[in-house]
Amino acid sequence: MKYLIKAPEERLRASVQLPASKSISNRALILNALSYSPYDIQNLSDCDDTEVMVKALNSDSRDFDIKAAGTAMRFLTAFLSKIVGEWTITGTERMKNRPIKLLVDALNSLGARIEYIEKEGYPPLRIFGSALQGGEISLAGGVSSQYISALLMIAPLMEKGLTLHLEGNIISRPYINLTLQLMEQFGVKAIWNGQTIKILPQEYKPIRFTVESDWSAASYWYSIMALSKNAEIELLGLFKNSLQGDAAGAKLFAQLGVGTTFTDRGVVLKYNGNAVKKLIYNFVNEPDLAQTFVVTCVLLNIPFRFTGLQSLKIKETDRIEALKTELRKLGYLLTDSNDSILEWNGERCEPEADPIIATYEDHRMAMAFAPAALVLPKGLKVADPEVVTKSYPAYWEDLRKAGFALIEN
Ligand SMILES: O=C(O)C1=C[C@@H](OP(=O)(O)O)[C@@H](O)[C@H](O)C1
Ligand SMILES: C=C(OP(=O)(O)O)C(=O)O
Repeated sequence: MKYLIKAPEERLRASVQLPASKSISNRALILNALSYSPYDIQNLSDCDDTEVMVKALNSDSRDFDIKAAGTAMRFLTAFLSKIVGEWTITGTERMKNRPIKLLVDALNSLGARIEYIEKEGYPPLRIFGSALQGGEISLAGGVSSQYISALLMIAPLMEKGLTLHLEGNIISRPYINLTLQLMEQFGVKAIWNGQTIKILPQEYKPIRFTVESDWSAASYWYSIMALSKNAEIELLGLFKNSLQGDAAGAKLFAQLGVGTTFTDRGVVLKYNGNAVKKLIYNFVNEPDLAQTFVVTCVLLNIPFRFTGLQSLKIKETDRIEALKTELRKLGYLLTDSNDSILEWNGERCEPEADPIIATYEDHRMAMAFAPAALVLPKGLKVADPEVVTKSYPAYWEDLRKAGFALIEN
């Protein structure tokens, strides 16, 4: 299936109930389980990545399929390794190619027993769960913060606790902060000093917990604001003092001329036209915002140099390659270097006559490209639009409510 997306014919006005954060939802579910909480998490995300987590935690089965959810794969691998029994965990073909060796090695050295069912270093896994000794280990900080979050959440339940020395550059750091902040809300303290995080044996306390709206999802509406210029957009359920690192998107979009006003129910966006001539930014802390900014910048004709993109190659797809390939179809030539830098200096090529944007089973490819319909006279065609359910199932419905036409073909 594909959608031809057409811009609203009238001035775009939208008050959007954003989805709940999947990063917070999936942590809260693990912490709720570890605290033996009698309460249900409020405002859980209804996205695929959270659905697979809920299913796994409530299932009687010993075999779990977490589909494409990176957080579920990493968090459940750690969680199951400390629950007595034999478990298997698998996912989509792409998941079977997303590395997990660093986490498996770390868990095995802390007393777990995890084996590879197919390819060494990758899911699917067979996990023989038992009480974990814990202790002191080193782990590279530059591949995926999800390995670190996964270890931290089970750390207080290890016999000796955990002392984790992070080696080298630490990527996606706000996600580690998010894990520690949520653990603290559930009654567990950690000490983070330089490159070392220490967690003593402790018990989690059950609490009543409500998930906030998703700042990564908000970024697509900021892009719509930047490209339509005269829209009226309100995004509900976002907070200024958010636990989410992607709240940084609000400040960064100010550089593309979009202002943010916080109200008691979310944010109101305003276009003020004060955009920079070139955007230079290091996305090491907000990798999930990179696609939104790449697409928005080229369509605003703002050259950019984005660094810190090293984790993009091992996400839902190789996002650096996917962005280059799909933007070439629209007439933009991007260059990459060092597996971590993507740049556009204004260079163009002949656009395809009837381009169809491929989405590579990556929700963020679909969501980041859709706003392009606002500036392309014939609209934009997007293949496999249903991929958005990974994090934002109501995305297309919300665009429709805002006045976009979505024609199936
Ligand atoms: O912990 C999390 O909730 C996430 C961490 C990030 O992954 P990496 O740490 O692999 O960069 C991010 O890209 C992902 O969408 C969600
Ligand atoms: C990278 C992402 O998810 P995950 O790694 O959890 O699959 C994402 O949502 O952009």
